[in-house]
Amino acid sequence: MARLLNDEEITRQLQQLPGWSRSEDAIVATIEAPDFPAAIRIVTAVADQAESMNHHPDIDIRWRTTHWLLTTHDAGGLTQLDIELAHVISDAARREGVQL
Ligand SMILES: C[C@H](O)[C@H](O)[C@H]1CNC2=NC(N)=NC(=O)C2=N1
Repeated sequence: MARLLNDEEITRQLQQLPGWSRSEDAIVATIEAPDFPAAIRIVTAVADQAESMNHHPDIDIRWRTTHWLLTTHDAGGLTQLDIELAHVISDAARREGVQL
């Protein structure tokens, strides 16, 4: 199982993740896509990579706005998998022209 990150590691790595912030034992971001199909393309792109990673985001989809929450449920907090998945999500958004 992935080990929990400490506060310093989380803070340092969030500096490379614009648009992401810490929320207790998770990191969160909101993505405003140009339209609903673009929002779903982002979700779909992430879904494929999350499945490959076997690490999955919590997603709230509301029209073109998606809210993302990442935490490692098995570990009870933040691990490097969450940081890696955040980069995957940010990259998928960027491919749709959305800069977090
Ligand atoms: C059995 C399966 O490997 C586990 O439940 C995986 C699936 N995806 C997961 N996703 C996330 N975010 N946290 C987990 O602990 C987790 N565990």
